Amino acid sequence: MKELKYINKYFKKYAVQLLLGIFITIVARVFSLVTPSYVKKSIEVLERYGGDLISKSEAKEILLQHILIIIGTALLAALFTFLMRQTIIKVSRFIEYDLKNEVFDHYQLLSLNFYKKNRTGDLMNRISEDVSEVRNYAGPALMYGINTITLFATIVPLMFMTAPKLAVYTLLPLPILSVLIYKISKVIHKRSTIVQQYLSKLSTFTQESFSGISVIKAYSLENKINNELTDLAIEGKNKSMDLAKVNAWFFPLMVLLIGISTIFVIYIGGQQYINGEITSIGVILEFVIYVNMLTWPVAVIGWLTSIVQRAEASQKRINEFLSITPSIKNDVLEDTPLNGKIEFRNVTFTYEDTEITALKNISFTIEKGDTVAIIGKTGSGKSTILDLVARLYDVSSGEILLDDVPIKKLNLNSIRTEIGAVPQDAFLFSDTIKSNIKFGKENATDEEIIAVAKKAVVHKNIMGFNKKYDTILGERGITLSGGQKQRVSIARALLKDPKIYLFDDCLSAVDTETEEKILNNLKNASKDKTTLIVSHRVSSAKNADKIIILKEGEILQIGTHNSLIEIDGYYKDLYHAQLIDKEN
Ligand SMILES: Nc1ncnc2c1ncn2[C@@H]1O[C@H](COP(=O)(O)OP(=O)(O)OP(=O)(O)O)[C@@H](O)[C@H]1O
Repeated sequence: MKELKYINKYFKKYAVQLLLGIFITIVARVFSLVTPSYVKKSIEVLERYGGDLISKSEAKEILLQHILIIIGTALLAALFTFLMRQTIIKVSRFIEYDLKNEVFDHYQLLSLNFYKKNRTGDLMNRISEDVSEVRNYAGPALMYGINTITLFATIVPLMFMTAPKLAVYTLLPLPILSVLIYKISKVIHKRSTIVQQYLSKLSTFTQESFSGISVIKAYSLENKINNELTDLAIEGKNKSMDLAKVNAWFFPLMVLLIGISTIFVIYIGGQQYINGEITSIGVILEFVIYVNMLTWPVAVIGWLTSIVQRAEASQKRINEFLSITPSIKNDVLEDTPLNGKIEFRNVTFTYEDTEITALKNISFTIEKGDTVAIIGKTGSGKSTILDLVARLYDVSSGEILLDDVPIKKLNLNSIRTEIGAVPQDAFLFSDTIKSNIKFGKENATDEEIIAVAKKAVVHKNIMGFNKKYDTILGERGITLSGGQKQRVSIARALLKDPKIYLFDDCLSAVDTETEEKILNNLKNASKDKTTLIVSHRVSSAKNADKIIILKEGEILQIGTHNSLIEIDGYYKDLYHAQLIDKEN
């Protein structure tokens, strides 16, 4: 229970509703206790009638009264049971909601390194499976727990007061039932976890097959994929059968134990009646009802134990995750507006997971409003520079300054709001084109959206779709071409109108003519903005104020287009190679 202490803060938050729920639970159980005693009383009425102690009409009248009381209290018990669920289960849903939000907020804070180290499936599980296991503890376990305690606290003394010896015999099989249910619950849980794992394997496999359907078809892999899926499904089916087998034991076992207890009551109670130890047959009936009322709560004890154990394990995983501190911390609370000057001082950066040193002792300065192109072979560290400017990672050594202030002394939010980044793999959400562009500025007008789409030379494409800017993208909608995606992503950054633009090879999928148009538009849009353009093409770099050539994480050359084409080296070779390509 050590780990579950974490959610006590939520219990405190919803203390009023919880206390009300507990009170209602007790009331509901007290009402349900009326039935057995009135059943006993009804039998006693019949006994008295049989013994000529009361008349037929009197017996009928009292019987009717008893029946009405039983019906009335049963209805009240039902109403309060309904209210009990309405309060306690509702609270558990609120706690689930709060905990999910807390976990999700924490996800948002964590840096990219965290996402590299953890698999998406695990991240999803923590926020869905683990949180719902904890909810089972905060809701059903709590509710049935209180229910069981209340029932025991009231029924057991009543039984001992009415017939102590019979009470002992009636209660005897119940602990056995509880232990058995506990053991079965554990096996059920173990097997259902395995079934869950197979189900998630199966859904990951099918999802990948759907996503990669074009590759599957192009390489005629349908049969292979079908066979793999069949194997997985057969394995999953076998595990499900294992689960079904133990599940099948649950209810028969309960029925068996209720039966045994009932037989005990009738046999022992009957003997006691014959010996005159109990005065009425009604007591036997009363006890049979008690047995039925106690069986489920007793079974629940075993079940509750396993719920609490599972919740504890889940909360442990959640706590471990919540205790991870974001490696990129925002230590500055006040806003720190930016102008756009960027300086790298002897920056070295090594990726934690791969231990690849992507940048080695790099220094350069970009004045506010300048455009700098970064060119180099793949893997030379170009994107890493952009990621460091946006402080997606912290440098391993050296320093980055924005407006002459060390990046760590600036408000992280201010940095990110002043940066318009267009990543290499433009990511668009399954939403309308308009919403995707609006990410850059939530309150943008349609005119503003159209203006930036025009600048990104994608307006005409969008107008070609049936629903124009309201066209849905992604799985539910149309798939944009690589170049269209890049341009929508550029429009999104332009709409943000930031101080610094980071364009990561974002024109690679457009033809050179469109590239030229976009570059011209960008030149106007980013006149007083600091712009970093990562590219493999000289055409994207030639107009920059400065060109940085990277090789294996080091600066190989730095200069303007005109100066660099004069010097033998990477840039001049690239320029000539691309010139020949163009002429051809
Ligand atoms: N997120 C990451 N985790 C670990 N290693 C990485 C990561 N991103 C890049 N690297 C490694 O760091 C090096 C530099 O990568 P980077 O993406 O900066 O190169 P690049 O010049 O932008 O390449 P490209 O032109 O192919 O985009 C590469 O060796 C790459 O494998």
